[in-house]
Amino acid sequence: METLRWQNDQLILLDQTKLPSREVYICCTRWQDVCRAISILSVRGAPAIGVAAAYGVVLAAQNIAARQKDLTVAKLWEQLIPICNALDASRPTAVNLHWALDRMLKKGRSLEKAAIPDVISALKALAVQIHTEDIEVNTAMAECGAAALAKKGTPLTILTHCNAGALATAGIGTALGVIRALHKHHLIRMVYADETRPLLQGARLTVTELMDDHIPVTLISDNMAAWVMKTKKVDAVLVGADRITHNGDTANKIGTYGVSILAKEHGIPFYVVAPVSTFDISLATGDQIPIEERNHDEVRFLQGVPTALSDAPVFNPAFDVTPHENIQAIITEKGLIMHPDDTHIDLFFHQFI
Ligand SMILES: CSC[C@H]1O[C@H](OP(=O)(O)O)[C@H](O)[C@@H]1O
Repeated sequence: METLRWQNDQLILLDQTKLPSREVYICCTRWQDVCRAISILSVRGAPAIGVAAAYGVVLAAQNIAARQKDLTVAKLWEQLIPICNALDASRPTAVNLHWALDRMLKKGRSLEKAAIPDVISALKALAVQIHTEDIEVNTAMAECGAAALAKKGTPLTILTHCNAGALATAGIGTALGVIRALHKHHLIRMVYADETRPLLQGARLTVTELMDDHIPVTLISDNMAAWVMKTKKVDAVLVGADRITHNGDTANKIGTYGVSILAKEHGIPFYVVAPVSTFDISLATGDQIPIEERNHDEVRFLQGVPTALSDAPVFNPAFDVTPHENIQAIITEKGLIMHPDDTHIDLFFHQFI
Protein backbone atom coordinates (compact mmCIF):
# COMPACT_ATOMS: atom_id res chain seq x y z
CA MET A 1 0.00 0.00 0.00
CA GLU A 2 1.33 3.45 -0.93
CA THR A 3 -0.18 6.44 0.90
CA LEU A 4 0.45 8.84 -2.00
CA ARG A 5 2.39 9.03 -5.27
CA TRP A 6 3.05 11.85 -7.78
CA GLN A 7 2.81 10.30 -11.25
CA ASN A 8 2.39 11.91 -14.70
CA ASP A 9 1.61 15.28 -13.10
CA GLN A 10 -1.24 13.74 -11.11
CA LEU A 11 -1.52 12.85 -7.41
CA ILE A 12 -2.47 9.24 -6.72
CA LEU A 13 -3.91 8.75 -3.21
CA LEU A 14 -4.74 5.54 -1.40
CA ASP A 15 -8.36 5.98 -0.25
CA GLN A 16 -7.96 5.17 3.46
CA THR A 17 -11.70 5.31 4.08
CA LYS A 18 -11.95 1.99 2.24
CA LEU A 19 -9.29 0.20 4.35
CA PRO A 20 -8.84 -2.48 5.50
CA SER A 21 -11.31 -4.30 3.26
CA ARG A 22 -10.43 -2.59 -0.05
CA GLU A 23 -7.26 -1.05 -1.49
CA VAL A 24 -8.66 1.69 -3.74
CA TYR A 25 -6.62 4.54 -5.30
CA ILE A 26 -7.93 8.02 -6.18
CA CYS A 27 -6.39 9.94 -9.11
CA CYS A 28 -6.35 13.67 -8.24
CA THR A 29 -6.12 15.97 -11.30
CA ARG A 30 -7.51 19.10 -9.60
CA TRP A 31 -6.76 20.83 -6.28
CA GLN A 32 -10.44 20.32 -5.36
CA ASP A 33 -9.92 16.54 -5.51
CA VAL A 34 -7.09 16.88 -2.96
CA CYS A 35 -9.12 19.23 -0.73
CA ARG A 36 -12.01 16.77 -0.62
CA ALA A 37 -9.71 13.79 -0.03
CA ILE A 38 -8.16 15.57 2.98
CA SER A 39 -11.52 16.66 4.43
CA ILE A 40 -13.09 13.16 4.24
CA LEU A 41 -9.85 11.47 5.43
CA SER A 42 -9.16 9.56 2.23
CA VAL A 43 -5.70 10.90 2.94
CA ARG A 44 -5.02 11.67 6.59
CA GLY A 45 -2.31 12.09 9.15
CA ALA A 46 -0.56 15.38 9.78
CA PRO A 47 2.55 14.78 7.61
CA ALA A 48 0.64 13.07 4.78
CA ILE A 49 -1.91 15.87 4.40
CA GLY A 50 0.90 18.42 4.27
CA VAL A 51 2.52 16.56 1.38
CA ALA A 52 -0.84 16.07 -0.38
CA ALA A 53 -1.70 19.78 -0.06
CA ALA A 54 1.65 20.77 -1.56
CA TYR A 55 0.85 18.65 -4.62
CA GLY A 56 -2.63 20.21 -4.62
CA VAL A 57 -1.01 23.61 -5.20
CA VAL A 58 0.94 22.15 -8.15
CA LEU A 59 -2.26 20.72 -9.67
CA ALA A 60 -3.93 24.14 -9.32
CA ALA A 61 -1.01 25.97 -10.92
CA GLN A 62 -0.82 23.44 -13.79
CA ASN A 63 -4.54 23.75 -14.52
CA ILE A 64 -4.57 27.57 -14.34
CA ALA A 65 -1.57 27.79 -16.70
CA ALA A 66 -3.19 25.32 -19.12
CA ARG A 67 -6.41 27.37 -19.29
CA GLN A 68 -5.02 30.93 -19.33
CA LYS A 69 -2.51 31.55 -22.14
CA ASP A 70 -1.65 35.20 -21.33
CA LEU A 71 -1.13 34.40 -17.66
CA THR A 72 1.32 36.52 -15.64
CA VAL A 73 2.97 35.33 -12.39
CA ALA A 74 1.06 38.01 -10.51
CA LYS A 75 -2.22 36.73 -11.95
CA LEU A 76 -1.23 33.15 -11.12
CA TRP A 77 -0.64 34.06 -7.46
CA GLU A 78 -3.81 36.08 -7.30
CA GLN A 79 -5.63 32.81 -8.07
CA LEU A 80 -3.41 30.49 -6.01
CA ILE A 81 -3.69 32.33 -2.68
CA PRO A 82 -7.41 31.56 -2.14
CA ILE A 83 -6.77 27.98 -3.25
CA CYS A 84 -4.02 27.65 -0.61
CA ASN A 85 -6.42 29.11 1.95
CA ALA A 86 -9.07 26.55 1.00
CA LEU A 87 -6.58 23.68 1.29
CA ASP A 88 -5.37 25.09 4.64
CA ALA A 89 -8.95 25.20 5.94
CA SER A 90 -9.68 21.59 4.96
CA ARG A 91 -8.41 20.45 8.40
CA PRO A 92 -7.53 23.11 11.00
CA THR A 93 -5.57 21.17 13.63
CA ALA A 94 -2.56 19.60 11.87
CA VAL A 95 0.04 22.36 11.51
CA ASN A 96 2.07 20.39 8.90
CA LEU A 97 -0.68 21.27 6.38
CA HIS A 98 -0.15 24.97 7.07
CA TRP A 99 3.67 24.78 6.94
CA ALA A 100 3.65 22.93 3.60
CA LEU A 101 1.30 25.49 2.00
CA ASP A 102 3.33 28.34 3.49
CA ARG A 103 6.48 26.95 1.85
CA MET A 104 4.71 26.68 -1.51
CA LEU A 105 3.46 30.27 -1.29
CA LYS A 106 6.90 31.60 -0.28
CA LYS A 107 8.50 29.74 -3.22
CA GLY A 108 5.99 31.28 -5.59
CA ARG A 109 6.53 34.79 -4.28
CA SER A 110 10.29 34.37 -4.81
CA LEU A 111 9.68 33.69 -8.54
CA GLU A 112 7.70 36.79 -9.49
CA LYS A 113 10.06 37.57 -12.37
CA ALA A 114 10.19 33.99 -13.73
CA ALA A 115 8.36 32.60 -16.76
CA ILE A 116 5.22 30.61 -15.96
CA PRO A 117 6.66 27.20 -17.00
CA ASP A 118 9.61 27.84 -14.67
CA VAL A 119 7.25 28.71 -11.80
CA ILE A 120 5.30 25.46 -12.36
CA SER A 121 8.53 23.45 -12.46
CA ALA A 122 9.79 25.12 -9.27
CA LEU A 123 6.52 24.42 -7.44
CA LYS A 124 6.59 20.78 -8.55
CA ALA A 125 10.21 20.44 -7.42
CA LEU A 126 9.35 21.88 -4.01
CA ALA A 127 6.36 19.56 -3.56
CA VAL A 128 8.59 16.59 -4.43
CA GLN A 129 11.20 17.92 -1.95
CA ILE A 130 8.56 18.18 0.82
CA HIS A 131 7.54 14.60 -0.03
CA THR A 132 11.13 13.31 0.03
CA GLU A 133 11.92 15.20 3.24
CA ASP A 134 9.06 13.45 5.02
CA ILE A 135 10.37 10.04 3.98
CA GLU A 136 13.85 10.92 5.28
CA VAL A 137 12.56 12.51 8.48
CA ASN A 138 10.49 9.41 9.28
CA THR A 139 13.60 7.23 9.04
CA ALA A 140 15.67 9.59 11.21
CA MET A 141 12.91 9.76 13.86
CA ALA A 142 12.56 5.97 13.88
CA GLU A 143 16.28 5.48 14.50
CA CYS A 144 16.36 8.20 17.14
CA GLY A 145 13.36 6.78 18.98
CA ALA A 146 14.56 3.17 18.77
CA ALA A 147 17.99 4.13 20.14
CA ALA A 148 16.36 5.91 23.09
CA LEU A 149 13.90 3.09 23.87
CA ALA A 150 16.27 0.18 23.23
CA LYS A 151 18.41 1.17 26.23
CA LYS A 152 17.18 -1.75 28.31
CA GLY A 153 17.96 -4.18 25.48
CA THR A 154 14.89 -6.26 26.25
CA PRO A 155 11.80 -6.61 24.02
CA LEU A 156 9.15 -3.98 24.78
CA THR A 157 5.39 -3.96 25.13
CA ILE A 158 4.00 -0.78 23.59
CA LEU A 159 0.54 0.77 23.56
CA THR A 160 -0.38 3.14 20.74
CA HIS A 161 -3.43 5.19 19.80
CA CYS A 162 -4.84 6.03 16.36
CA ASN A 163 -2.54 5.60 13.34
CA ALA A 164 0.80 7.35 13.23
CA GLY A 165 2.18 4.98 10.63
CA ALA A 166 3.11 4.88 6.97
CA LEU A 167 -0.55 5.66 6.23
CA ALA A 168 -0.24 8.97 8.11
CA THR A 169 2.98 10.00 6.38
CA ALA A 170 4.95 9.68 3.16
CA GLY A 171 7.44 7.37 4.87
CA ILE A 172 7.46 4.58 7.47
CA GLY A 173 5.48 6.58 10.01
CA THR A 174 6.21 8.49 13.19
CA ALA A 175 5.19 6.37 16.21
CA LEU A 176 4.96 3.26 14.01
CA GLY A 177 8.31 4.17 12.47
CA VAL A 178 9.90 3.83 15.92
CA ILE A 179 8.04 0.53 16.40
CA ARG A 180 9.30 -0.72 13.02
CA ALA A 181 12.88 0.22 13.95
CA LEU A 182 12.59 -1.55 17.32
CA HIS A 183 11.10 -4.63 15.63
CA LYS A 184 14.03 -4.74 13.20
CA HIS A 185 16.25 -5.22 16.29
CA HIS A 186 13.88 -7.84 17.79
CA LEU A 187 12.85 -5.40 20.53
CA ILE A 188 9.07 -5.55 20.22
CA ARG A 189 7.27 -8.08 22.39
CA MET A 190 3.77 -6.78 21.66
CA VAL A 191 1.99 -3.66 20.41
CA TYR A 192 -1.47 -3.00 21.83
CA ALA A 193 -3.37 -0.85 19.30
CA ASP A 194 -6.40 1.14 20.44
CA GLU A 195 -9.19 0.82 17.87
CA THR A 196 -9.62 4.64 18.14
CA ARG A 197 -13.24 5.51 17.77
CA PRO A 198 -15.10 7.00 16.02
CA LEU A 199 -13.21 6.46 12.72
CA LEU A 200 -11.19 3.43 13.86
CA GLN A 201 -7.77 4.47 12.53
CA GLY A 202 -6.20 2.04 15.00
CA ALA A 203 -8.32 -0.98 14.12
CA ARG A 204 -8.48 -0.28 10.39
CA LEU A 205 -5.01 1.13 9.74
CA THR A 206 -2.47 0.51 12.53
CA VAL A 207 -3.36 -3.17 12.94
CA THR A 208 -3.23 -3.64 9.16
CA GLU A 209 0.18 -1.97 8.90
CA LEU A 210 1.70 -3.99 11.74
CA MET A 211 0.24 -7.31 10.57
CA ASP A 212 1.52 -6.62 7.05
CA ASP A 213 4.99 -6.18 8.60
CA HIS A 214 4.62 -9.27 10.83
CA ILE A 215 4.98 -7.10 13.95
CA PRO A 216 3.15 -8.59 16.97
CA VAL A 217 -0.02 -6.56 17.49
CA THR A 218 -3.18 -6.93 19.56
CA LEU A 219 -6.27 -4.89 18.81
CA ILE A 220 -8.11 -3.49 21.83
CA SER A 221 -11.15 -1.28 22.17
CA ASP A 222 -10.39 2.17 23.57
CA ASN A 223 -11.96 1.39 26.96
CA MET A 224 -9.52 -1.52 27.50
CA ALA A 225 -6.38 0.65 27.62
CA ALA A 226 -6.39 1.06 31.42
CA TRP A 227 -6.76 -2.68 32.08
CA VAL A 228 -4.05 -3.49 29.50
CA MET A 229 -1.69 -1.05 31.23
CA LYS A 230 -2.47 -2.66 34.58
CA THR A 231 -2.24 -6.31 33.54
CA LYS A 232 0.04 -6.52 30.50
CA LYS A 233 3.25 -4.83 31.71
CA VAL A 234 3.18 -2.04 29.10
CA ASP A 235 6.67 -0.50 28.89
CA ALA A 236 5.78 2.66 26.98
CA VAL A 237 3.05 4.51 25.13
CA LEU A 238 3.96 5.86 21.67
CA VAL A 239 1.68 8.26 19.77
CA GLY A 240 1.91 10.75 16.91
CA ALA A 241 0.98 14.43 16.94
CA ASP A 242 -0.83 17.01 14.88
CA ARG A 243 0.43 20.20 16.52
CA ILE A 244 2.85 20.84 19.39
CA THR A 245 2.94 24.28 21.06
CA HIS A 246 5.86 26.19 22.56
CA ASN A 247 5.43 24.61 25.99
CA GLY A 248 5.16 21.06 24.60
CA ASP A 249 1.37 20.66 24.88
CA THR A 250 0.41 18.27 22.08
CA ALA A 251 -2.72 17.90 19.97
CA ASN A 252 -3.36 14.39 18.75
CA LYS A 253 -6.29 12.12 17.94
CA ILE A 254 -9.17 12.28 20.39
CA GLY A 255 -8.54 9.87 23.23
CA THR A 256 -4.80 10.56 23.43
CA TYR A 257 -5.21 12.87 26.44
CA GLY A 258 -7.04 10.12 28.32
CA VAL A 259 -4.32 7.58 27.44
CA SER A 260 -1.69 10.01 28.79
CA ILE A 261 -3.54 10.23 32.13
CA LEU A 262 -3.78 6.43 32.32
CA ALA A 263 -0.07 6.12 31.51
CA LYS A 264 0.79 8.60 34.28
CA GLU A 265 -1.41 6.69 36.74
CA HIS A 266 0.42 3.43 35.87
CA GLY A 267 3.93 4.97 35.85
CA ILE A 268 4.32 4.23 32.13
CA PRO A 269 6.42 6.68 30.06
CA PHE A 270 4.34 8.48 27.39
CA TYR A 271 6.23 9.46 24.21
CA VAL A 272 5.14 11.70 21.35
CA VAL A 273 6.86 11.00 18.03
CA ALA A 274 6.70 13.96 15.66
CA PRO A 275 8.85 15.77 13.08
CA VAL A 276 9.98 19.34 13.79
CA SER A 277 7.39 20.45 11.20
CA THR A 278 4.66 19.55 13.74
CA PHE A 279 5.81 22.22 16.19
CA ASP A 280 3.97 25.53 16.21
CA ILE A 281 5.94 27.65 18.68
CA SER A 282 3.88 30.69 17.72
CA LEU A 283 1.30 29.21 20.13
CA ALA A 284 2.32 29.41 23.79
CA THR A 285 0.08 26.62 25.11
CA GLY A 286 -2.23 23.86 23.92
CA ASP A 287 -5.45 25.71 24.67
CA GLN A 288 -4.67 27.90 21.64
CA ILE A 289 -4.71 24.92 19.22
CA PRO A 290 -7.79 24.89 16.93
CA ILE A 291 -9.59 21.59 17.54
CA GLU A 292 -11.45 20.26 14.51
CA GLU A 293 -15.03 19.19 15.18
CA ARG A 294 -16.41 16.72 12.68
CA ASN A 295 -19.73 15.48 11.34
CA HIS A 296 -21.98 14.10 14.11
CA ASP A 297 -22.90 11.03 12.05
CA GLU A 298 -19.31 9.81 12.48
CA VAL A 299 -20.37 9.05 16.08
CA ARG A 300 -23.96 7.99 15.37
CA PHE A 301 -22.84 5.35 12.83
CA LEU A 302 -20.16 2.66 12.81
CA GLN A 303 -19.12 1.73 9.28
CA GLY A 304 -22.56 2.75 8.05
CA VAL A 305 -24.54 0.92 10.74
CA PRO A 306 -26.54 3.22 13.06
CA THR A 307 -25.47 2.94 16.71
CA ALA A 308 -27.68 5.78 17.97
CA LEU A 309 -30.87 7.59 17.09
CA SER A 310 -30.46 9.69 13.96
CA ASP A 311 -31.10 12.86 15.98
CA ALA A 312 -29.04 11.91 19.03
CA PRO A 313 -27.11 15.01 20.16
CA VAL A 314 -23.37 14.51 19.54
CA PHE A 315 -20.02 16.16 20.39
CA ASN A 316 -17.34 15.02 17.93
CA PRO A 317 -13.93 16.67 18.47
CA ALA A 318 -11.36 14.94 16.22
CA PHE A 319 -8.45 15.82 18.53
CA ASP A 320 -7.61 16.59 22.13
CA VAL A 321 -4.58 18.14 23.80
CA THR A 322 -2.16 16.29 26.06
CA PRO A 323 -0.50 18.63 28.59
CA HIS A 324 3.30 18.62 28.37
CA GLU A 325 3.52 17.48 31.99
CA ASN A 326 2.17 14.08 30.88
CA ILE A 327 4.85 13.64 28.19
CA GLN A 328 8.12 11.88 29.01
CA ALA A 329 9.76 13.02 25.78
CA ILE A 330 9.04 14.22 22.27
CA ILE A 331 11.00 12.15 19.74
CA THR A 332 11.95 14.13 16.62
CA GLU A 333 14.30 13.57 13.68
CA LYS A 334 16.81 15.86 15.42
CA GLY A 335 16.73 14.06 18.76
CA LEU A 336 14.63 13.83 21.93
CA ILE A 337 13.18 16.67 23.95
CA MET A 338 13.03 15.18 27.43
CA HIS A 339 10.33 16.52 29.80
CA PRO A 340 9.18 19.07 27.18
CA ASP A 341 8.46 22.58 28.44
CA ASP A 342 9.20 26.12 27.23
CA THR A 343 12.81 26.00 28.38
CA HIS A 344 13.64 22.58 26.95
CA ILE A 345 11.95 23.39 23.64
CA ASP A 346 13.74 26.73 23.35
CA LEU A 347 17.04 24.93 24.04
CA PHE A 348 16.22 22.28 21.43
CA PHE A 349 15.29 24.79 18.73
CA HIS A 350 18.34 26.94 19.57
CA GLN A 351 20.65 23.93 19.19
CA PHE A 352 19.13 22.21 16.17
CA ILE A 353 16.81 24.50 14.17
C1 LIG B 1 1.79 10.95 12.03
S1 LIG B 1 0.76 11.74 13.10
C2 LIG B 1 -0.82 11.37 12.46
C3 LIG B 1 -1.89 11.87 13.37
O1 LIG B 1 -3.03 12.25 12.57
C4 LIG B 1 -4.13 11.47 13.00
O2 LIG B 1 -5.33 12.14 12.88
P1 LIG B 1 -6.24 11.89 11.57
O3 LIG B 1 -6.33 10.42 11.36
O4 LIG B 1 -7.56 12.54 11.95
O5 LIG B 1 -5.53 12.62 10.45
C5 LIG B 1 -3.81 11.19 14.44
O6 LIG B 1 -4.00 12.35 15.22
C6 LIG B 1 -2.37 10.81 14.32
O7 LIG B 1 -1.68 10.78 15.48
